[in-house]
Amino acid sequence: MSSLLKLSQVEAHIGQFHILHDISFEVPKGEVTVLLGRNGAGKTTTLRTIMGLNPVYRGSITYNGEQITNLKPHLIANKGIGYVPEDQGVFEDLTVGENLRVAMKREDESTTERLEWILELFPDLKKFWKKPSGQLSGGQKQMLAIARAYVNENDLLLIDEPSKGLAPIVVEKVMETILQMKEKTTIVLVEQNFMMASKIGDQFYIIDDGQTVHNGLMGELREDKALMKKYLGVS
Ligand SMILES: Nc1ncnc2c1ncn2[C@@H]1O[C@H](COP(=O)(O)OP(=O)(O)OP(=O)(O)O)[C@@H](O)[C@H]1O
Repeated sequence: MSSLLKLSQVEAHIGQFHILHDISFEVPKGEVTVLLGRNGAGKTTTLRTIMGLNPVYRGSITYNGEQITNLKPHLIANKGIGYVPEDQGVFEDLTVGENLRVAMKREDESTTERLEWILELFPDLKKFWKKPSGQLSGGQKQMLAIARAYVNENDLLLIDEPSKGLAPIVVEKVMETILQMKEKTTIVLVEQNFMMASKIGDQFYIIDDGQTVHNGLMGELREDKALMKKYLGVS
């Protein structure tokens, strides 16, 4: 299967700190690639670096075979990459409807179809359409953040820890949604909830201290207790 996204020996700094030392991975089209690793390993920085929110110091990032290294974030987004940040990035003063409208790059038939599809998955967003987003629950905000990225015709979604801070029942809902989105879009998922990661993911990469240190199929990782304990602290 061909790769949609490829990172080769990517290095990045935040201020004076060298955070990413050697990040290399490939994302096959139509699959979910999960980035795993302990707190502070560099997963969020990797996603931000792909989106151009953090400069690449060395190495390269290609998307659909085209160099996107150090392009401006809006140009990267316009190539069809959607980003759901860890802090969700919704505008709290805007209503649910306004948040979705602002996110839309176009208001054409395909966008409307995608909006209807996602509103069926998340009926709460329809119900609270006119409510300021700041008044939504954590789970509803996460759903809004995912809907904002999904509403545009993106070929790739980068989703950062969608289960963070959510009750188990809400995690189930978010997981079901991502499973349905998987039928339509390629996904890179950062996820600390191993149950969720292993249900959704096809392949995984482990990031440790700013380096990709291990990769394989999700099914293999479930069987490898020693690896999980070493890099993820899961036994
Ligand atoms: N603005 C910043 N200034 C300095 N260091 C930072 C900054 N943001 C992140 N870091 C450091 O970069 C490293 C990687 O952080 P990052 O958020 O990418 O890790 P992560 O794997 O996503 O972890 P988590 O699961 O805790 O979010 C950490 O050591 C963190 O302290």
